[in-house]
Amino acid sequence: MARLIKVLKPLSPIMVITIFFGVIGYLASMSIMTFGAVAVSEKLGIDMGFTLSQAISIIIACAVLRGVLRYIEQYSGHYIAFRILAILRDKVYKALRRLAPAKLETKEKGNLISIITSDIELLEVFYAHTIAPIAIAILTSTIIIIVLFNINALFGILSAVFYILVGYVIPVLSSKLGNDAGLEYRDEFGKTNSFLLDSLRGIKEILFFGEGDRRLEEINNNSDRLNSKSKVIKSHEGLIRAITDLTIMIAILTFLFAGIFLYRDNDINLGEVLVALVLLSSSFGPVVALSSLSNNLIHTFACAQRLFDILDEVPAVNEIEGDMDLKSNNISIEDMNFNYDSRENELLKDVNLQINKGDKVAIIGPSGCGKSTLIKLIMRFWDVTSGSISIDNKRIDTIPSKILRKNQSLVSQETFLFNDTIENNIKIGNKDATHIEVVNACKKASIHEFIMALPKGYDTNVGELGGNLSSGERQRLGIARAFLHDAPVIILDEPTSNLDILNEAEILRSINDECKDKTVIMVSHRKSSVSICDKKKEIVF
Ligand SMILES: Nc1ncnc2c1ncn2[C@@H]1O[C@H](COP(=O)(O)OP(=O)(O)OP(=O)(O)O)[C@@H](O)[C@H]1O
Repeated sequence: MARLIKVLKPLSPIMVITIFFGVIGYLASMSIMTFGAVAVSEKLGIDMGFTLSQAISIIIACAVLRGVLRYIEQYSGHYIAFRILAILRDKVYKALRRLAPAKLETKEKGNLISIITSDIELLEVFYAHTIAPIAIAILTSTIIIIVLFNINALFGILSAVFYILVGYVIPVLSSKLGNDAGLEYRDEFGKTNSFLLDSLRGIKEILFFGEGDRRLEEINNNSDRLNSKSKVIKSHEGLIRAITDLTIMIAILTFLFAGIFLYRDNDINLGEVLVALVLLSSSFGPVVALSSLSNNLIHTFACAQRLFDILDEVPAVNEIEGDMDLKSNNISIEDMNFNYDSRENELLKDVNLQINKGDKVAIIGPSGCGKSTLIKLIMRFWDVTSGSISIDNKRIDTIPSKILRKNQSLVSQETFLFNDTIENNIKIGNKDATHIEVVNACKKASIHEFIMALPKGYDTNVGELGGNLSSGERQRLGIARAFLHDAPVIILDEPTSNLDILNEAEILRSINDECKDKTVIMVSHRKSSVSICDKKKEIVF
């Protein structure tokens, strides 16, 4: 909670406005009922210090004011809430950028999506419906306690006890009892999202291997689990609401009996009993807002916890800012060792490799020996455990990240295409490229003719093609992207493994023709692919 409040600091002046208008709004609302009691007492001939018409005028003024004040309170409260959601979203996206790519590789994407969308959205409850209501409840209740104390000390003390019960004891107990259920619900929600996303991605495999029924059953099981968690939360909410209402009823009855005793002993007059009773009954609004708030808070804190987990996660590598001039692109790997935290045995041991400008190096070895890992280390997705990787005699963990990315192009096993035009997808390699440069890159990657045969050419949206691009076409678009990036080092991670011999030959020819003076590092199982390389590095266990 303290951490959530910290985010609020820049907007605290607006929060003061919300609280101020909230307090006088509630006081106006209570005054309507209380001056009603004053008017009735006047009518009964009890002198309450106001004439009947004065009391009625105050009631009308308070009724109008109540609307205006409530509007200002809600407007400013929600302004704060949505500004803060924007700030938090910005923080999460920055955290994701910091964590990418290494730490995001292993995260469930569905879970990430539910944190970015629904979890953050739920924090609105905290900023618009928690902080201000707590302050408003404390201030309003204190004012009412003082007013009641002035009528009679017993009324003041009794009201303080009941406000604390309804506004503090019940919400705190409620949130203690229901905390786990909220967290479990959010976790289950994230898992269900991930499972659905997984099923959609693997729909072909599911159909092909007749997995549909099992998947459906699992989705139903997930929904049942989600429903049962939700049931626990809802019945908890119901119970808390019932306990709150019961406590208010007991408070009113206690006041009634206290009023009767005080009246009998001639300590106060009937009008004062009536006013105190009406004032108390109409004053629980702000504290009740706190008790119902605790139910939502269970969800809210669970969401905040998941959000802070992402913000606090330490990236695998630290981003390096600044500029640097790399004169040569010679890559030296010296006595390098590396392992992932989750693995026991060292993955890459004593690796030594010198790659000079213009070299074409094939990295080969059995599956799982760490070939892709080695190129991820060269791109500094991870930092080495010991030893070093240097470019131009500078350790890569000292080279600014922007310069390193500029220096290297990657073509992976499967090119990811965004739901955008073909031109924009290729321009990811260089967003400032002209159309002519895009066309030239596509010509070099032997994909220009294919694009021109599409009805909208380079303006065709990849989404419009559905899944109609073949693996070879996708890979060639990926290679065009890499050519446009025009980095001196091209890294290819099994670029042809999904392709037939003709497509493979086409792509190898493009790489061979266009990368004459570039450094090429290629991971491949295929002898035909690595044949374009003049140097081989075999990785063994
Ligand atoms: N992020 C990660 N965290 C933990 N272990 C990982 C991670 N990425 C890969 N591994 C493990 O490291 C080992 C090497 O993986 P890598 O992808 O580098 O192998 P590879 O030689 O490229 O394999 P292949 O030829 O099958 O693509 C594997 O056992 C893999 O499961």
